Amino acid sequence: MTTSSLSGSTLMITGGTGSFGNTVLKHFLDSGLSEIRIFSRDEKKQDDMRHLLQARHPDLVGKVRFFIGDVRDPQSVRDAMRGVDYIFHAAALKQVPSCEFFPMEAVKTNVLGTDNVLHAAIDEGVKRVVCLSTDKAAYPINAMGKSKAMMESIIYANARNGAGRTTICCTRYGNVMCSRGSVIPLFIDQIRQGEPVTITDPTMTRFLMNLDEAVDLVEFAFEHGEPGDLFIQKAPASTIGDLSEAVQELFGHTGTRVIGTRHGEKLFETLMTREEMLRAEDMGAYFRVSADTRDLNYDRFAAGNVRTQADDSYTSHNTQRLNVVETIEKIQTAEYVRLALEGREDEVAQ
Ligand SMILES: O=c1ccn([C@@H]2O[C@H](COP(=O)(O)OP(=O)(O)O[C@H]3O[C@H](CO)[C@H](O)[C@H](O)[C@H]3O)[C@@H](O)[C@H]2O)c(=O)[nH]1
Repeated sequence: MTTSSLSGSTLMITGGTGSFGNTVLKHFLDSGLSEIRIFSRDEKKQDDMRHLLQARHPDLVGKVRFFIGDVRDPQSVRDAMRGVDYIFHAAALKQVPSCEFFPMEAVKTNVLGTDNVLHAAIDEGVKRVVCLSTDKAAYPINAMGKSKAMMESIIYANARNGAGRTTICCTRYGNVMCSRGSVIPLFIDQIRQGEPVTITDPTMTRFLMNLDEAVDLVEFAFEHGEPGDLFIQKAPASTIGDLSEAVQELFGHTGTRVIGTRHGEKLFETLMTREEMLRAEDMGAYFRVSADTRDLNYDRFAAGNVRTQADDSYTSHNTQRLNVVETIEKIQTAEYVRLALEGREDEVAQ
């Protein structure tokens, strides 16, 4: 995102107090944006974020405005959106096990909440919206992934409706290392307490990205997105066995304990389906899957495109596989890990 294109504009981040919102702030606080709106439910997290900003950036604190609201509540979304130019829609329920126990909560936030945000964005004349999805939405098997898959359908439908007024596009990414509640901080805590790290399945693989890469992907989508585009970052993966070894190499060896797969977990994740691979454009570090722009009158499209899928999807099993040494390097790109090595992880704004 060029500073000039942002100059004088207002950016709103839904779910803005999370790890993603904090990283966006780091990237854009001293950009040309005139205002950054943090929209979220939890007044305590907003208060913490406000205090941190006051302490670290007293000169820029006036640029950030906080709005309490919930994407489930259309009025609160609309009220916060007046005068907004751009939106990063990050608000979501994203824990696999908890969504499995409370699937309707995932529907309310991820599905209905996204529809509320996009309808309001179109009505309010917001110029661009970039939505955040997850690899778990591709061939979903758990409630979180299914709700995000529905969210993606809602994004594409609204993108069609909003085209010409509001450009709506989507990003999909894999596990963000050290995001709230994720496995690396858990492993570090277990090691600190002298306990073995708990491993679900050592052969399970996950894509690994850091928070800065997640924000870079959203920026790329912001710059290049056409209505209904899906952007995916190419990412390496490691096995959970190698990841646990890498964390122990850095923080100490306390052994491992296999606990078995949790509710709704997959052996590997898919970032791009076979069907999407067929439509994907390779853009270097990213793939773009363009929207299917046909309408429902299929008889008008007699060109006869019968091939529906590529030979394989893009998964955490067939992407670049990191070994233990490479995984050590990769996880040290996460600020949380670097600070934790000095015992200062409490300083990470999460
Ligand atoms: O005690 C544990 C906990 C997890 N894992 C494994 O570690 C990997 C990562 O687990 P996380 O809980 O960090 O991440 P998930 O893949 O379950 O995904 C969850 O955390 C992600 C963090 O990026 C996203 O938020 C995502 O939406 C959310 O469901 C998985 O293979 C999991 O099986 C273990 O081996 N031991």
